[in-house]
Amino acid sequence: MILRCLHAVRRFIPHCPALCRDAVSKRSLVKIPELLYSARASARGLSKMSLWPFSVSPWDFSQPNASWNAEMQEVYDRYNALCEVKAEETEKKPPWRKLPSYNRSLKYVTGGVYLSKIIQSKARLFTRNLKEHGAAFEYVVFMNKQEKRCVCLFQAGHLLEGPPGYVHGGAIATMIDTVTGTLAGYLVGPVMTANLNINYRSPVPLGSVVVLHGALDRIEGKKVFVTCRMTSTDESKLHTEATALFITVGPQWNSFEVS
Ligand SMILES: CCCCCCCC(=O)SCCNC(=O)CCNC(=O)[C@H](O)C(C)(C)COP(=O)(O)OP(=O)(O)OC[C@H]1O[C@@H](n2cnc3c(N)ncnc32)[C@H](O)[C@@H]1OP(=O)(O)O
Repeated sequence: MILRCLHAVRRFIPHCPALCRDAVSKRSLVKIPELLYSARASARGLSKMSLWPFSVSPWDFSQPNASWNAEMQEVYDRYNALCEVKAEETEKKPPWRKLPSYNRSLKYVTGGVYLSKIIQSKARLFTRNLKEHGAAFEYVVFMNKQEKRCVCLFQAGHLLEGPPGYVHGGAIATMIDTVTGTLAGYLVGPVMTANLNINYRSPVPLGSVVVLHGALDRIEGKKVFVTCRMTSTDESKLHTEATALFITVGPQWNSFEVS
């Protein structure tokens, strides 16, 4: 009976086939409660978030949602306007581009196409795996390829608390790694972080909105050097300064050109 249930789950929830296959083939009763829990959790999560993966497009976490405060929405609107091309300038490409952001579907991110389909379908980005909007990392990245820089608007949720009332330093490091890594990856293809150097200048209040400014410093062979500043939205307050080194990975690294 339980095995029949698992077969049904396997047919209807694409998250589960690998797990169910294991349990069915190995007749592993130890795994069954875990599997049922995971299937229930998947179903709950799906109903709360979207119809993805049943819908054609995956869920884009960089879209505004109800948890965004007025400041986040205001700065977002400002940068989003820079991404739009006016009717009389259709020949020109706008310098700014808003990047989509998914918790899966690596094939949609820069460099993802080089990874195998199995890796693409299983990989999950931890900053995008909380179902409650606004609880942790709310962010959106705008890229300016011409100027080799990007900005990220970041609203820190209550789960990122470190010192009482302020954001945890590790959560700040996560965002710096994400922003600098996104820029490096966008410019040259797949990269890994080799070094991250952070100076914390002033604490970030929980729930506040900050802007991360990432910029390419230089490229030396496989090495991509990126700088990052985290400031208040009006840039009057400096929260963090950082430098990051990324190493281009994969056989295609030397065929990339930064235009
Ligand atoms: C969408 C969101 C994007 C988020 C992006 C997040 C990216 C990440 O967090 S990645 C996860 C964290 N990083 C890791 O786990 C990386 C672990 N380290 C590694 O895998 C390897 O050490 C790796 C790939 C960085 C470098 O390995 P490898 O390709 O063999 O490099 P290697 O040939 O030794 O060195 C290349 C050059 O880099 C330099 N280098 C390597 N590591 C470092 C380092 N830590 N500091 C300074 N220089 C370094 C070397 O000295 C060498 O320089 P040169 O060419 O001048 O001699």
